[in-house]
Amino acid sequence: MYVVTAEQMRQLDRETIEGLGIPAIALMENAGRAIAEEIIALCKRQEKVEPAAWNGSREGFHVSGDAALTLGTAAAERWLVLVGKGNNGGDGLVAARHLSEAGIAVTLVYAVPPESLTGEAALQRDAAAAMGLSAVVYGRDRLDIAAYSGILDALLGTGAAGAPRGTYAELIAAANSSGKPIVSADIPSGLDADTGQTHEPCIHASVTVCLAFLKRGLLQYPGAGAAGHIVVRSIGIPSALVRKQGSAVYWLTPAVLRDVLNVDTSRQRSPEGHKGTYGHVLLAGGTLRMSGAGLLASRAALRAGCGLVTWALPRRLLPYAIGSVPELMLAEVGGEEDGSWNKDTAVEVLKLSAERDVTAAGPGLGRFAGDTEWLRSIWEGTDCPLVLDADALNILAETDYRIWTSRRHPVILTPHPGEMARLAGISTVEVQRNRIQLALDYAREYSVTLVLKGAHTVIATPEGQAFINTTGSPAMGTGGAGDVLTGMISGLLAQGLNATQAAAFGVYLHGLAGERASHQRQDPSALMAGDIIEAL
Ligand SMILES: NC(=O)C1=CN([C@@H]2O[C@H](COP(=O)(O)OP(=O)(O)OC[C@H]3O[C@@H](n4cnc5c(N)ncnc54)[C@H](OP(=O)(O)O)[C@@H]3O)[C@@H](O)[C@H]2O)[C@@H](O)CC1
Ligand SMILES: [K+]
Repeated sequence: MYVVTAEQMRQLDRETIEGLGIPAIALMENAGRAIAEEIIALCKRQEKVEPAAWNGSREGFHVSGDAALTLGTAAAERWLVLVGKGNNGGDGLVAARHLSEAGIAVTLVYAVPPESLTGEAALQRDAAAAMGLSAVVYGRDRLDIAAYSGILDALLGTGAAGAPRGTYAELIAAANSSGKPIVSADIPSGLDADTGQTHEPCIHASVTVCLAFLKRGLLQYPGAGAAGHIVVRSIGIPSALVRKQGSAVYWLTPAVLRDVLNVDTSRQRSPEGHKGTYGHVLLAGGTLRMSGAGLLASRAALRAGCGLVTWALPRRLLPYAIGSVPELMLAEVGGEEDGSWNKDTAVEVLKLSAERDVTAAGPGLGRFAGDTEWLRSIWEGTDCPLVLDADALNILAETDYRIWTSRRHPVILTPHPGEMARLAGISTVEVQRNRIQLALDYAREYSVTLVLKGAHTVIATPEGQAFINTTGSPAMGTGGAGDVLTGMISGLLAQGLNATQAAAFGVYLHGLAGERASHQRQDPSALMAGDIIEAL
């Protein structure tokens, strides 16, 4: 599913209206109807009423109607529709007409004097008035929010700029504190549609009826938390226009994995396959103090389905690792007496990598004298895809690796927000301010596939595509979960998936496994990284 910015949405509106000749008012009609249908669906979910015996289905002559715009319990519903000055308000006015038609008592609350509405919104204002819908102007007329059963927020949409001002801010605060279910038109008012930042105040919706295409701000936190349940409804803007626009940001779903990324999600293996068919991962990581990171990444690579995994580790660590995972191959590469790595180990790693399909480095690696040189020789000397995580990223962050010799095979970086901050030379707060754009910019500038971890991980490619993953659980915020992801992505690469496929599918499966593992625990916070591997 496509994810767009507010500016892209404006262009798509324009191309539909001016290019295809579909009147703006038609789009607004579709939008308002979709919103009304979702409000009625919400009312039906809340009030499960059995149909009267005489009203049930019967044999014989049958006529059906607009079930989505019909509500048996309409008489019990009273909805407030908060109307802003722009087209978002216009959408709300259309929805109000449909709700009223369904028998729901509706009151319009204009945030600004209705005379200030223009264009299509003004037409809708007049239609609502002609239908006799009751209306008040906020700040001028009396309003008792407690008397209503729900609120439609049609104050601000993709045309909003900055924090809600004046009466908009007052209405948002009053709606939030009312405790009533709030349905937002397009985006919660007060949300930055592109970055996902929530202004003060911002609507906290139960349902957001997103119009036409997902907006970036709805997938990025904290906006994703303010939107409630998101329903995307088409309003007559063809998706071919998005493709033409070259928008390449997707919400990562099984359909996107299959149809956009060509991933075989069935994971069928050939009856003639053998361990050699599924590739060989080399993992360089782990020290005496952080052996677990290497173990977790190696085991996860095996569980992701690759044929073989060799764990390259310092000599001092070897006796402790033997037998810990019998399926693993171990290769000691020298190192220091205290069990840490040194720069001379690069020679052994390169030798080993020549016989493997993927090299992964970083989990539990630690820092050591000459580590930049060490990583540079691995970057320049390995002739296979490279996955870098943890301390390998911290090493990269301290150097301009764009001057290193360019590689024939892709590099995947898997930073968490703290590591990303170091890589990009900004603060973690700035990283989280607009994760999608930052990931897109970084991946393009540094020619890497970037996996920016955290709630709703972003996968960005050097070619300018991005995929936003929404599988996963807060329980996965636990030591080692990142090492498991590194192993999974490496294991998928070894099986022949390309960098984007492996990163996206790896992140998606990692989240699913985390969800499954946390459900298996009585208390989700008991989840440990190893449980994610076992849930694969
Ligand atoms: N045909 C179409 O185009 C379609 C549009 N669609 C719908 O329209 C929405 C976009 O509509 P839009 O562009 O009219 O902007 P919108 O979000 O309603 O608000 C802008 C108004 O608010 C004001 N304002 C701005 N910031 C403010 C602030 N911080 N605090 C207070 N006020 C602020 C500003 O007024 P100003 O301050 O400039 O006088 C401006 O007039 C979109 O989300 C979707 O719902 C869809 O149905 C598809 C078809
Ligand atoms: K809104």
